[in-house]
Amino acid sequence: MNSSQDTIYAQPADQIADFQFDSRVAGVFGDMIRRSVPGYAQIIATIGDFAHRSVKPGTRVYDLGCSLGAATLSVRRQIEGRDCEIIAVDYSESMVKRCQENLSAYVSDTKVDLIQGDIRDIKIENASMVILNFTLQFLPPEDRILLLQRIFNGLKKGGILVLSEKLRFEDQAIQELLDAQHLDFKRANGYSELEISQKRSALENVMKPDSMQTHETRLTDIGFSHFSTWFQCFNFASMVAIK
Ligand SMILES: Nc1ncnc2c1ncn2[C@@H]1O[C@H](C[S@+](CC[C@H]([NH3+])C(=O)[O-])CC(=O)[O-])[C@@H](O)[C@H]1O
Ligand SMILES: O=C(O)C(=O)Cc1ccccc1
Repeated sequence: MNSSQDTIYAQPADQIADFQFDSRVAGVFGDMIRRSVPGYAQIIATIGDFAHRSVKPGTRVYDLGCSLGAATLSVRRQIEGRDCEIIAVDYSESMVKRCQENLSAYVSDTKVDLIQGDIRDIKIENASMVILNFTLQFLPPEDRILLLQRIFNGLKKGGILVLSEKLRFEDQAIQELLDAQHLDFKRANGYSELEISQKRSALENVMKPDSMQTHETRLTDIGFSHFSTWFQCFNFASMVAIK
């Protein structure tokens, strides 16, 4: 997936507007997420591997908050010939447009239903896999449990949820240490102090990470009895839950 270099926060701005998945972000998103999220490429590849193992013939896969379609493409490559359907959803018009172009660049016998809409309005049924790859953190915190409950209800027995998120830590010393490591990762990927601090302000009101304790309690409360973190680097983690 080609993508221009992210320079969105490179120039000083008088006022930093709340972060939005608009056309500017969509145009550089591949570069932005690779340079901002440690382990992103491995997580995308492993989502494909999970799909290969867990997606059953004749079922559906949901990619909720699909952005440019990276997870959908990774899954689609791994489930050819299974008569499955992938439902990929994003509410950003610009993301969906670019996602459609990315999906059309490869041939596949697996149908992808790409929907521009709110993931809170999507009916989930006959699912053997649901992917929330860094999307739940953008929902208002009070809406998260309801979405997860609807995902649980729509999953077939043995179906899996892959939930990747930035984490918040209840322990202040750990929060500061892992946050500092993440900032070093961004610096090493070429982001300036200005870019880092302006993006941080833009995200403040928009992205509210939960702690691992909150994730675990919520998954248990909605009925998942099998789940684990399968990946973590600093303050970014990916969990897998099995119904
Ligand atoms: N309520 C909502 N309804 C629909 N879409 C939404 C909603 N809230 C946010 N989004 C969409 O969720 C995506 C989150 S990015 C996911 C990366 C992708 N999963 C990836 O594997 O590359 C994560 C990040 O930027 O850190 C954006 O495209 C939003 O438009
Ligand atoms: O950039 C950050 O600091 C993040 O937390 C990750 C991120 C990546 C892409 C869009 C929004 C947030």
